[in-house]
Amino acid sequence: MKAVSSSSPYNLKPMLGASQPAPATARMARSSRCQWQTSCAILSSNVVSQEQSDSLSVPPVSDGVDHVAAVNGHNGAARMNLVPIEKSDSNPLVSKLHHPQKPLSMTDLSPAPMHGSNLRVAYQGVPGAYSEAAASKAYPNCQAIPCDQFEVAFQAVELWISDRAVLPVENSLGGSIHRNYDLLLRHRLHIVGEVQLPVHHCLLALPGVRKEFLTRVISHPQGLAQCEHTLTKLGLNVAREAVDDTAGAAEFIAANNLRDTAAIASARAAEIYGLEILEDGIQDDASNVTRFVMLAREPIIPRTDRPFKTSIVFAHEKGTSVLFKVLSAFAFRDISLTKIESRPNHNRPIRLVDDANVGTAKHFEYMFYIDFEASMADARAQNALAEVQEFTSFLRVLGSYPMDMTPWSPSSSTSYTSSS
Ligand SMILES: O=C(O)C(=O)C[C@]1(C(=O)O)C=C[C@@H](O)C=C1
Repeated sequence: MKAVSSSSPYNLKPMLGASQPAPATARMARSSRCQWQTSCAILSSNVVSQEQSDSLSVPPVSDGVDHVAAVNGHNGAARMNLVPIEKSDSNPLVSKLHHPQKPLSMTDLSPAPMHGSNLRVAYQGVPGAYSEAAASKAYPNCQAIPCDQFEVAFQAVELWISDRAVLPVENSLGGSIHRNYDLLLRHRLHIVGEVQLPVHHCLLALPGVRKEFLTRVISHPQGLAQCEHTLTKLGLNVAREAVDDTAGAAEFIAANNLRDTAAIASARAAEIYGLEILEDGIQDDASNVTRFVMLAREPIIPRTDRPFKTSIVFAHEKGTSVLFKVLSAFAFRDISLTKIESRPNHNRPIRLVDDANVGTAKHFEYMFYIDFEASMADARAQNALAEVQEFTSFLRVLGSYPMDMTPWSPSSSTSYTSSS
């Protein structure tokens, strides 16, 4: 059975949708989204620029949220301790959609600030986390909203508490952040951009603490993975413990006055939590980079006048056997893939294949995630996906967005001064 999504903004046959039921919060967010999408369609008809279309999809939210937290684990929107939803009537365009008697005027159509001011951007972690730096890089002068879990950041956008979420998906040394791949599928947000952030780790401890005193190093699992060999080279064969985020590790040491523990975190975290830098640049590779994606309730309109990337996720009832066919749809059109990831298919993790003679084979079932270098406005991408659709039982476009083409500058401890 193919799934249908009426909300696909891309010029594809209607099958490119999500077959999984959306959680209650996502359904709620979608009802407002439908309205918004109608307005975008009226306004755009392919003449709205990238930035306009982006800003049009970002009605500012007017409540004063400092930190978003979940109360009861990560499941179930109903249990999230989120601030009540406010109607976004502060946006004149949304307001007029709610009150159709007021005609739209030219001022309603003028683009909002394009590069982040006034945007609320949810990230996982506490101030000083790399995700906060990524939010500032993506949207300079934004209001970064710390969240205690990745899932909360997704929900903050769905519930209009935040306009965007910025979430890590992969690191050049530590690999994929699997949780966010699973959440991308479970939620209905759209990828609207990417940022690649050089990640420069420091070893932090309370003032006066020396390396010899340490019995433990704590950090986000990615921080520990990215510094694994350097820690050993430094003679730090001490316990390594994972915590929720790098800056949270620094905060924990400071709050509990831990003189036997060091954190792997940014220089900015040292500044914020009053720690000293014992070692600078301890990542195993100098050019350590984490890739983050920006998520919004609405997709942006894909373009062809600058490099774009498109992210998709698909599955097939016969698992990996179709993978070669899917990949060839891109190869034949000269479309480069930049990333391929597989995750368990939580809808159907195991497929049993009986063979009367030899027994039962148990195949693991996967969801495949692919990023490719083409815009959904490019006919090659549309044709490739039309072909992919022939081989897959489920296909969803997660987003088509500008590639991060910022000039390469190796990581340095000074790169984390937040501009927000
Ligand atoms: O803990 C942080 O500071 C984060 O922002 C999270 C995170 C990650 O999840 O990969 C982000 C960038 C670095 O790769 C290390 C950790």
